[in-house]
Amino acid sequence: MGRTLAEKVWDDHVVRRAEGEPDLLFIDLHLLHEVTSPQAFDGLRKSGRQVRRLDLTIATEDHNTPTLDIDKPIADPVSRIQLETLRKNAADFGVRLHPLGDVEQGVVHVVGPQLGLTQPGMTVVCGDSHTSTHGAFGGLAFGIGTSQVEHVLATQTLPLVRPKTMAITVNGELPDGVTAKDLILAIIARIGTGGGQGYVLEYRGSAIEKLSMEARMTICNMSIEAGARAGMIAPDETTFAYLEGRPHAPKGEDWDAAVAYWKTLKTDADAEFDAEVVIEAAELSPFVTWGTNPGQGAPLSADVPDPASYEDASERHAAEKALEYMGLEAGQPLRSIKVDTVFVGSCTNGRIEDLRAAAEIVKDRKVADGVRMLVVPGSARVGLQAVSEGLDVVFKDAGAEWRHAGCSMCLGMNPDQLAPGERSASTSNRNFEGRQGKGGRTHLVSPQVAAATAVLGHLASPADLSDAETRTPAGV
Ligand SMILES: CC(C)[C@H](C(=O)O)[C@@H](O)C(=O)O
Ligand code: SF4
Repeated sequence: MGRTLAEKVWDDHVVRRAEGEPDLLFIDLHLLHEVTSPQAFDGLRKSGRQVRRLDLTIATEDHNTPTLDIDKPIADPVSRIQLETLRKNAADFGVRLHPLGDVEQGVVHVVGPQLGLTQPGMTVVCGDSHTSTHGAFGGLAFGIGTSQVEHVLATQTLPLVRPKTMAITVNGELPDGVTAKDLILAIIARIGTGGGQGYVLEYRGSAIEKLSMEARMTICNMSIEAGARAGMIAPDETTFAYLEGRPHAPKGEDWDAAVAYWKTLKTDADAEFDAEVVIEAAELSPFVTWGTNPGQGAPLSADVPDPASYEDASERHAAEKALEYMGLEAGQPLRSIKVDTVFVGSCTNGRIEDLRAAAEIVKDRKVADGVRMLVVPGSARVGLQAVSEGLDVVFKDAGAEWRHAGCSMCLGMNPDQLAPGERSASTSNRNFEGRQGKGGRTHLVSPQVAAATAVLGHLASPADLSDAETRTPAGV
């Protein structure tokens, strides 16, 4: 019988297999950041071990980094210690580190792909749940815990239980104005935040094949929000074109050999998945969340749901609690929800294509009175690229704040936070209670919806913006 893409990549990495035990897998790329690595390095120290494969290990700073005044000492003592610890660990063990201020610094899941480190067919791990992002290149990419980080540092291998496979087949073509973010939010609303539990998701079908690498990363990034172990997409010409010429991509004959191997990385026609979900792309529209988990979402054109409409008691209760925390009324149109903050950034939507999409919408327009819009490139390189295209000026002219790269307002581990009761439209991936700051309320949206929301001051899509009312002709 044929094998799925996940099974092929898995089989190619098994170092040891024994009846009744997890498989031991070789790890091709290990990414590190300041939050989940300190105890792992401490463990190495205690057992007198070194990092086994420095050439496959790379660290960056992202969660605790400020996005303003990055040349000044870090004010928050916890953040300062986290960053100093990573710097010391990297120096002591010889790990390549891209610290704050370095041109390759940024959110770990933006940095790996942009350097060409993330490649098809690889096993990629990081002490971070959104490692699933890297599966967009057709590899197996898992978030791991700190004790597993130590194991990989010491051995470059990891014992893992083989996950089940689920196909998410998206037929047709996404309608105009509907993005990868809308698609993944709709998928999570459909299968639920536990729907992917125990599975590797393989996104496939004509709608997926048409997506750019940035869009594929947005989708794989949020696999974890459906509870999945990982998400992946078979590599194709789009993948190869993205990778070619990147600093760590193979060169010359090695490139040709790599592409020949990568072309074998697709699910065989006669392979069987353990489960399959089919989505018709044409039925989708811009999607936003109203609740406090990424599965509590609905089309922007809908109303806030009535908890009483849920048959399942736990879903009903979760919806009641969510509406209370979010300060929303059942039946209220989602478009009527006013925000005070708009955040464009994160490893979900902080890549250049996302910034271009948001800039295109705010260009010659103004951020609504009383709304703060933060635009945070996912990496320093993305920031430089955006500046070279003049996007920073577009954002600043519109009244938005243009910041330095990092996780920023995706989560409250740095100065970019919501105040209690503040409400955001955010291109990030989690809307949990307090995620963006204690008492903060988060609506997950695409960059396009974020930008339109910034202009109108309430949840909105670009289709809601009339040029005559909101756009000032250039130069005026
Ligand atoms: C801090 C880190 C461990 C965490 C994760 O694992 O995802 C963070 O990146 C997040 O997005 O919540
Ligand atoms: S940008 Fe957000 S989701 Fe991504 S790694 Fe940072 S905190 Fe986690």
